[in-house]
Parts: sequence; structure tokens; C-alpha cells
Amino acid sequence: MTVIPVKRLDAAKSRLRGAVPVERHPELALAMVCDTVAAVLAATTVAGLIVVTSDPVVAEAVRGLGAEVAPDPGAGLNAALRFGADEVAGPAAHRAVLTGDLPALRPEQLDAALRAVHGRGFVPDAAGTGTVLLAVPPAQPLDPRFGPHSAAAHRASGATALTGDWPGLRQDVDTAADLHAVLGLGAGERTGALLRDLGLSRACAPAGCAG
Ligand SMILES: Nc1nc2c(ncn2[C@@H]2O[C@H](COP(=O)(O)OP(=O)(O)OP(=O)(O)O)[C@@H](O)[C@H]2O)c(=O)[nH]1
Ligand SMILES: C=C(OP(=O)(O)O)C(=O)O
Repeated sequence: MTVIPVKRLDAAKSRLRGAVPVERHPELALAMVCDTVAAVLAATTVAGLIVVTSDPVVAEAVRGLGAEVAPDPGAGLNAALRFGADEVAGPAAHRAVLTGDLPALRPEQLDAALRAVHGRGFVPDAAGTGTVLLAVPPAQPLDPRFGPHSAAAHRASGATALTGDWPGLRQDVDTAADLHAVLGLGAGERTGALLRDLGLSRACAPAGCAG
């Protein structure tokens, strides 16, 4: 079972503000979530996806893609992840949590990463300091340490870093520079369409974008 936490759209991706016109910012945050969700649900190793969110627009969109929705406990990112993984999915399952800002994610890269996990493992982000995925086997608590310097925190908590060649998985989007990197990798369908609509993405023709 997989879990993705998603903040309310009106507060989402604050470091990315200014990359697109202010009135399109929530649309960009939602497009990135939907591309991440669609890629996760297309992965053959994924049995299901729980999105933990209190945002009704996010909830409706991800239900439409086939995800389940669980309410955000309202105590921050790691509490949302513990709730989704340890209580909603439950400790009997293999669980993997991912951030919701991976618009260049390819299902086959997620499959490869999930097959490479043995025990409690994590995938550092492209910068090497953050975390894009944390997975645990049955009966083990998730014990998430997301936030600033989470790669070091996950390593210190005993999780194994997975370092495969999965550029779409590793490329989270926190800043305008990250968005540019996503265009180089091939943005997902919804993020690619929005950026083309804004004239930001002539490099990403429909056929070149991940579906
Ligand atoms: N459910 C839930 N998800 C969260 C919360 N905080 C962050 N997230 C999600 O966790 C993932 C990684 O978060 P960040 O990269 O820090 O994203 P963000 O908080 O929207 O970005 P900034 O405002 O720039 O810090 C994204 O999918 C966020 O939507 C929270 O309190 N609850
Ligand atoms: C929450 C995290 O994401 P970011 O650093 O992208 O905010 C993290 O990497 O743990």
C-alpha cells in the first residue's frame, strides 16, 4: 500500500510561489499531485494508494484517479504520514509513502525502487538532502522523519538509502529551478499541459510528456 500526504492547496508549495502567475499557483500544485498519483497508480507493484488530505478539491481529484482519501489529522506532515501508513493502511501491509510533488515520476522507476527496498528504506531527493520515498515492511512502524535534512534524519533512524537511477522519482519540486528540471526530464500530462498553456514549456511537446 502507498500513501501520499497533500497539504491544503491554499498553503501548498509556498517556496514555488512566483514560478507561475499567482492565480494559477493552486492549479500547478494540484496538477503535480495528480501526475504523482497517476504514476503511482500505474505502477505494477502498487496495491493501492491512500491520499491523506483535508483539501476537498484534492480529495475529489484523486478519488477520480482511483485513490482512497483519508482525513489529515492536522498535526503536520509526519503525523499525516503515520496516520495514513500505520493506522489507515495498517501494520499488516508493506507500506511506502511518497511526497506529492513528483510530476516527472514514471511508474517503472517506482516499481524498480520498491523492488529494491529490503527492510526500512528511503530514496533521497535529487539534491540528496531531502526524502521522496520511505518504505517499511509489515509490522514495522513507519517512523517518518520528513522535513528539513530528512535524508540525514532517515539515515540516522536506521533506514537504508536507496540510490538507483530513478531521476523522475528523485525530482521533487520545491522551487522554480526544480520545475525547470522537471521539464528536462519530461513533466507528467497535467503539469506539462499547464506549463505549455502558460508558455513556459515549449520544450515539452505532448508526445514528449509522460502520461
Ligand atoms: N497531509 C499533509 N500533507 C503535507 C503537510 N505538509 C506537507 N505536506 C505534503 O508533503 C509533501 C512534501 O511537502 P513539501 O515539499 O514541504 O511541500 P509544501 O509543504 O507544499 O511546500 P512548502 O510550502 O514550500 O514547504 C507534499 O506532498 C505536501 O503537500 C501536512 O501538514 N499535511
Ligand atoms: C518534506 C520534505 O520535502 P522538502 O524538503 O521537499 O520540503 C523532505 O524532503 O523531507
